Amino acid sequence: MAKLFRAVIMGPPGSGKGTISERIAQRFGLTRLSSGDFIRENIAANTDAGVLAKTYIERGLLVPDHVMTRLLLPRLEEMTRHSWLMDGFPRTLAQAEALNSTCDLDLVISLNIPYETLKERLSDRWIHPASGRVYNMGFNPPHVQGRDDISGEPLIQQDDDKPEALVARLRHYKDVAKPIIDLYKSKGILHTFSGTETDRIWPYINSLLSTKIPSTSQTDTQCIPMP
Ligand SMILES: Nc1ncnc2c1ncn2[C@@H]1O[C@H](COP(=O)(O)OP(=O)(O)OP(=O)(O)O)[C@@H](O)[C@H]1O
Ligand SMILES: Nc1nc2c(ncn2[C@@H]2O[C@H](COP(=O)(O)OP(=O)(O)O)[C@@H](O)[C@H]2O)c(=O)[nH]1
Repeated sequence: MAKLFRAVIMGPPGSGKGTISERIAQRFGLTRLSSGDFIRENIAANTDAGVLAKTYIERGLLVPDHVMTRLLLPRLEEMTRHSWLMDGFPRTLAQAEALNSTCDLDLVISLNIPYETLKERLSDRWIHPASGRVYNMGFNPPHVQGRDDISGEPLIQQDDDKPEALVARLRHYKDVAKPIIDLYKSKGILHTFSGTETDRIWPYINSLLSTKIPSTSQTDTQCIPMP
């Protein structure tokens, strides 16, 4: 019976988590899970957790741990037969511990990208708010300027992608990510990639995953339901 593969991708805002997760999902056939997308789906569906999460996001805050775990862990329990890659969770040590008690992670990718690069990328990042699809006017522009490729709806720039908000976001990321990174380092599953260009980092991630991901893997149970 093939073993399943579970991985997490971490990095500061703009480090390329979304871009790289999309490539990994396509290349290795993993299901891509994104906490941001999952929250947006819950907001759109008006679930209790979605309504609650929205009140935090609107104030530019992280959604509290108990709301996040209530949203995400049941979703992971549905994924017992799939290999997956998670982007955006865990974002606090409490979330990492909750994930730990639900799942055995195989690998954690941490992206280490210089501040100047993050600043440039985010000042050029445009998103389609309803879906979370991300564009960059230089790196991956939309087919039609200012419009989402799939829906044709307008793209927006998020206030917290502006340089003045970025310093605080990065400081916050460093503070909360450090204990999570230390935890994964101590478990021996952390792999850190540094650089200024996704296209130069990608071959290293690709070759690491080629050695780690079983060819196909659909029937095993690694996630156990929370008590
Ligand atoms: N694991 C999490 N814990 C708490 N809040 C979260 C979590 N994941 C997402 N959120 C909330 O949802 C919002 C949107 O998340 P998403 O990951 O799509 O975008 P983001 O914060 O702009 O990330 P990035 O800039 O790194 O791509 C976050 O700003 C935060 O308020
Ligand atoms: N110029 C440039 N932009 C990139 C590169 N990699 C990703 N981007 C863009 O930078 C922005 C941030 O990337 P994203 O994947 O959203 O990062 P995340 O915030 O970590 O999920 C997006 O607009 C991407 O299109 C790169 O190598 N060069």
